[in-house]
Amino acid sequence: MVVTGHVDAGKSTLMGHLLYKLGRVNSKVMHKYEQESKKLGKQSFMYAWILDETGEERARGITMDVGQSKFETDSKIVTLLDAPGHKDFIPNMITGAAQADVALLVVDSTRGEFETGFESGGQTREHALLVRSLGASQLCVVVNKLDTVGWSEERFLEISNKLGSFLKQAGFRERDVTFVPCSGLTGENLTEPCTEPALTKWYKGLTLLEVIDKFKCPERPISKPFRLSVNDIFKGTGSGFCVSGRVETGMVQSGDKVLIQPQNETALVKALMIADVPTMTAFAGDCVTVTIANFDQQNIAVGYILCDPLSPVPVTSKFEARIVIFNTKVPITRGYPVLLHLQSLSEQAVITKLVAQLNKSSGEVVKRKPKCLLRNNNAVVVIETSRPICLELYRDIKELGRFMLRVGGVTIAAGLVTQVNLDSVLINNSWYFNFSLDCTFNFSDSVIIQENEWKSLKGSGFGI
Ligand SMILES: Nc1nc2c(ncn2[C@@H]2O[C@H](COP(=O)(O)OP(=O)(O)OP(=O)(O)O)[C@@H](O)[C@H]2O)c(=O)[nH]1
Repeated sequence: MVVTGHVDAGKSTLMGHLLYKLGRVNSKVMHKYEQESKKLGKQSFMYAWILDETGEERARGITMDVGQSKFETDSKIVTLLDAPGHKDFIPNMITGAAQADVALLVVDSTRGEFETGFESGGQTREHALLVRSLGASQLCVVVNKLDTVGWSEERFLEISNKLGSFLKQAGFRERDVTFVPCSGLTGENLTEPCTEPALTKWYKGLTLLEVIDKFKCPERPISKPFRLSVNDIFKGTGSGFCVSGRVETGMVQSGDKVLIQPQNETALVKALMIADVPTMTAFAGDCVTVTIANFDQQNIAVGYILCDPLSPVPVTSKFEARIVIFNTKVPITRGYPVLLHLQSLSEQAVITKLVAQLNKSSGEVVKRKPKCLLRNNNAVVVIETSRPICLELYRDIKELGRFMLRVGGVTIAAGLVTQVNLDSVLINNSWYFNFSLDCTFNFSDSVIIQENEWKSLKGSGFGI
């Protein structure tokens, strides 16, 4: 579960307080945070310190990297990712959100503050769009800091209505969105039913913990081929080299051989850890640290994919996609440069072809080869990246088939990969080509592909 929202919406305080109430922080540590934050004149941040662990985060009073923690509800073990709200740290927020199944969107109900976050370039909209585009379909909106408006029902409804219609447009189904009134600071309605008379007067609904408990667990694509997107790489204790990330599909075992794509490098899995506990296997949905060996360390980076060597992830630098444009100041034309985010990868890319504009609801083609695309348009486009990247058709593996396009720090569109074999693509150890022939050959003919030529002439022709 990722916790998102505009800067200072109270995300860290809310989750820190929830963890404290659930007994995940012992009272000695809490007392220490209280004393130390008081000394710095930042006592209001004492709960936030549970998740904001670095000195700089505490001194500045903001989250910079994704804080991670764990807690249990009646029916679930929840891995919590506290994402930064400040717009400078959106790439970190994306890494957090890419790993999440569900999300909390925290909004500050203080008069003027909700409006700043929601309108005029605030991060509330941006975060909701990112979370949805990255795959989380269930959302809990925490209408936070309700203590600052005297627990007003009117304010709660005003915020719920404004956000509700926006979230519908952003692609959330009404039944998958829940609004909960809370105060992270006072702890009202976090884990126990509210006691504040001004709130109990009109609210008899679920606590935040109950809403979290009611989230439906998504189906895990365990039977699909193994894919893990690398979110972090680091030297482990001893001689181990570790990568961490989420198993998107399939499973991995200690002792497995894996392929690092797009570098085509093999490596051996020496050990696996989930939440600091050693394990022999990790399945789709697990956030795991993998110790790998027998490979060239230059061939791994954040954004790469570890996959099953017998069923490798497609690698390409050109693909076709269906995109939804949220907002763009200038019309999108051919040659439009963007930053592509796919899981933890970000890569320079260019929209090289506008194939068709689509009807928003039916998906039918409205116009072929449009000259430009505008805000709210749906379209099919061809995108080329500056280097080869790993991706999948959305219909095969959703997790690696959806992406976002950003320009100048703003998300302008989200997309689904519809075709990858524009020139060639490797799927399940077979190459698929798309090219014209100047000779004929038949099904089941044997052909020889001259590999050297292939490498040097990629995309422009090669010898058969
Ligand atoms: N009155 C009131 N203040 C709150 C509440 N929750 C948080 N605050 C205050 O709001 C400020 C920001 O809180 P944080 O928890 O750091 O906010 P954040 O959303 O995690 O901030 P970033 O991670 O930097 O985006 C602090 O001064 C908190 O004490 C609340 O429920 N009521």
